[in-house]
Amino acid sequence: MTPRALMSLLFNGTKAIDVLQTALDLGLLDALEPGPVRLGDLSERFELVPLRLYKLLDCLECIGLVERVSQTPGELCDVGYRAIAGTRLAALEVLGPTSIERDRDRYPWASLHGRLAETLRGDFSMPGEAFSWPPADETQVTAFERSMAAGLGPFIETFQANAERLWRDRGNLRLLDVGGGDGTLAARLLPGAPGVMIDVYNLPAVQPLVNKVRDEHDCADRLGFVGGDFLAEPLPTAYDAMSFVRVLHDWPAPVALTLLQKTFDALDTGGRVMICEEFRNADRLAKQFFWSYFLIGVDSCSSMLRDVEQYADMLMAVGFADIEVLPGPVEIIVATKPSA
Ligand SMILES: C[S@@+](CC[C@H](N)C(=O)[O-])C[C@H]1O[C@@H](n2cnc3c(N)ncnc32)[C@H](O)[C@@H]1O
Repeated sequence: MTPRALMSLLFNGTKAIDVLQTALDLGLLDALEPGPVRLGDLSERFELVPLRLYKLLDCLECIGLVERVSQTPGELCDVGYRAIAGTRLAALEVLGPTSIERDRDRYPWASLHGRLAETLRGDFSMPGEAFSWPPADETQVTAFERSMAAGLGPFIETFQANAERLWRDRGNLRLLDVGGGDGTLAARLLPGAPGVMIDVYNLPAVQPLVNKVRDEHDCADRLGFVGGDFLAEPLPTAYDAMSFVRVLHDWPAPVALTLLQKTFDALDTGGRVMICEEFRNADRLAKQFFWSYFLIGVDSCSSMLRDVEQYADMLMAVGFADIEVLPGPVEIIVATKPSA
């Protein structure tokens, strides 16, 4: 797509979403994705006016989500269409009830809107009462952690898919989930990880939220909380593994490196570190667009997607070995503290 075409679509983004939402709600995407399907059949099946449906399909085609597969000159109803594979599922994710895009849209991004130039110059920042990093008060803590928990789906899926590899032969494993949010990830993993105990390490203000999650799940005896500030103190010892899920990317490289060094220092030989976040690629950068924009006004949060190699370099620099990348919707990097 040329820059000109892309900008035209961006300018009409709100209308494009309306088109997509309509196609999803009407069930058109269900019919189009297996495709090909004739416009005449589509309009009959969904009781839609052919010429109007034709225009809607043009909109979907120029966004790049639908392609024409056949056309008889002059016969509108014979035009065949097919949706690009994955369109329906993506539309459900972005527009459906669990959309992280809708969730992020609730953040006060409008505070920056139209003020980017002065924000970039350092003359304006996100007002602290609208959003601070880390969250500044009970209201912000609760809203932020709830929003994080809402986007945990792919992370839970990845840990569950690798459960055998992560927890096998590790009866009584003690995991510290560093920056572990409100404990939702831990609570969701514990049923599939018998014998594993997970402590969430987080700022003390988050403890009531972790207590609530623990009460709501059947894991009270295996889910704990350790309050602390990883910037200000060493990480606690006596754990077999430590995980960082969507934590390291919040911090500049020197801080991320220090956190990995603290992890290395706190683990015994054979202890493992797990890093799970959206490692940088074009798709994930696109999904991260909201935060890249919103956090322009928040200097205390780096929001830096890094690739696997960057973390591998950091892990090796602090002394970890046996670096593995476990697959999933998001990957997990696992590394081990070797014997001296
Ligand atoms: C982006 S959230 C990720 C939460 C969770 N791991 C998840 O993926 O849903 C980052 C977490 O780091 C925690 N955090 C931020 N600064 C911290 C600090 N100095 N010490 C401990 N935890 C901190 C936040 O409270 C938050 O829970």
